[in-house]
Amino acid sequence: MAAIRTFSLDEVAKHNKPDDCWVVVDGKVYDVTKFLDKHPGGRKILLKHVGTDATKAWMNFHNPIILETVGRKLQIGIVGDSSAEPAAAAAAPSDRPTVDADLLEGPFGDLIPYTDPSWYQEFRSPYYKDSHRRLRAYMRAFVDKELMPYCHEWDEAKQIPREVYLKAGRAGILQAVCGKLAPEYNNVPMPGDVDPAEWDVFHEFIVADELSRTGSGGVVWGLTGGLGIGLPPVLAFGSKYLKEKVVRACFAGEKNICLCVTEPHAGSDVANLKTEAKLTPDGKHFILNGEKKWITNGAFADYFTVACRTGGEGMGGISLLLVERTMPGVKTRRIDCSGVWASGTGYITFEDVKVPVENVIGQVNKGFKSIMYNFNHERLGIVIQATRFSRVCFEEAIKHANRRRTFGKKLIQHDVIRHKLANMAARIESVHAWMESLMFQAQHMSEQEQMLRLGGPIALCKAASTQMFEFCAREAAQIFGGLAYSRGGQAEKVERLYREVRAYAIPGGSEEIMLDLGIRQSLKVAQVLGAKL
Ligand code: HEM
Repeated sequence: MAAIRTFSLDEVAKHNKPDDCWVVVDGKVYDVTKFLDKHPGGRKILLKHVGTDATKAWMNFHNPIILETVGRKLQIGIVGDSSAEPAAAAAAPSDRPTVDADLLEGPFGDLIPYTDPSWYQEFRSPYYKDSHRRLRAYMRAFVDKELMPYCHEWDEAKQIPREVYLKAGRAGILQAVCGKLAPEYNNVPMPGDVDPAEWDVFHEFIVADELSRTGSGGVVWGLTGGLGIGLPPVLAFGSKYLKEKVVRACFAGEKNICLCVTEPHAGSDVANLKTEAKLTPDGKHFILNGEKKWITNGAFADYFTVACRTGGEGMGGISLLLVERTMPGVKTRRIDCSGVWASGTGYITFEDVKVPVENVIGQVNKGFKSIMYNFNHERLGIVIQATRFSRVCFEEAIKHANRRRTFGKKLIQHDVIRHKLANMAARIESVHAWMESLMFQAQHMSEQEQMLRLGGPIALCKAASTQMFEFCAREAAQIFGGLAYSRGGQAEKVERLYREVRAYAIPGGSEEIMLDLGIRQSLKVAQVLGAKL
């Protein structure tokens, strides 16, 4: 890589004409000569600032991410002493970020209150140790470099480039989102080089939480959505043959898997699903017929973990089959949704698909239990994402409120705006603390105890988190005003998240079902444990 050139502000000042113009933003020098006519804000406003350090004016109109995307192509150097030695060439890029020792101690992040979990700002916490701090720094470096600058582009394109899956695979991230580890199938060390023996619920939390800083459900689900729910049944109940077939390739980002439960006529009512698989007379295949709808990653997945009816009515007649895209009779199409565009939400039809009996995941007619097995993990994942997305709304809004001036003062100086921020922060911190407590329970309870005792509270927490997300997206959009009504630009994340709220409040158990289950299940368990009603 070429050495970075340094220029003094005096040198920059000489480049101030339309046919030769440079500008400084945030210590970097940009040659905007060829960009003048392409500047979305207009040619004249940019010309007024050429030859100067325009950082202050720039901050009023742009989302900082622009410097990473558009700006990267225009940058010619940095501001400094041009008589000094050229700065050293940057090290060769790697998919596995290195973590500096100084990031393992002390505060971490931007230090703006409530924009990160409180342990980032040195609030005491019983949950985190050195390996969590290392992972946090590792994930942040990966997300800031490889994902954050491109979310808008990928969302608009409605897909994430394959190379990004491979990068996430090489960084070890894809093997870290399935609830349980399967180190025998890992291609690379865990992210942050955390020892698999040390890996706990809070490590997985950090991976999901930091990924969610992208403020893009489309990117988070595009990369990990299908994997985090489609692969766990294979890992927990699949034969060695099935695991060998799919796990390594999914961890590497070479292949994608998705979970196919929901149908056009059956969402949360899983026990009544209609897709059916009939055994052939020779007992070697199932013939699969049916339709699945709103399947995350379904539009592009290679493997489909399909819930289907192999027996009688109700939950006792359901099995899970691993279906492959290459099998004749599998068709997918993308569904146009209001949000999570990059995640490939799909409509899938199975027409007389011949599936070998070796592809049954677990036991025939015992599939319902396998589906339920991962529900707590899936719902906690939604809580983690909805909570971080709420923080992103808060973060974007508080930063904007400190920049934008109206009626002669900054937005943050209006108490109506501070009230909005206060209500957002109070909800975020409450749900976050509850979520951490539930994760701690998950860590210390046996699987059986988790199934029994955590189903109710996790369901309630899911509903609380998506209601909070809806509130925060709305309030942040109001603080941004018109900027949150157009796509891209300064309110890019807020506008996108506002459209993604329903993608969190409905799947994985709708808000209504969660609230009902939260009380019913907790009461049932409490009665068994001796509650005096
Ligand atoms: C490296 C130099 C610059 C680059 C790469 C750049 C890039 C951009 C981009 C990509 C947008 C569209 C953002 C959006 O969709 O909201 C934009 C808008 C704009 N830019 Fe720049 N810009 C630069 C310098 C400047 C400077 C020095 C000014 C002077 C104040 C300026 C003023 C504006 C304005 C007023 C808008 C319209 C904002 C809006 O739609 O609300 N830009 N710029």
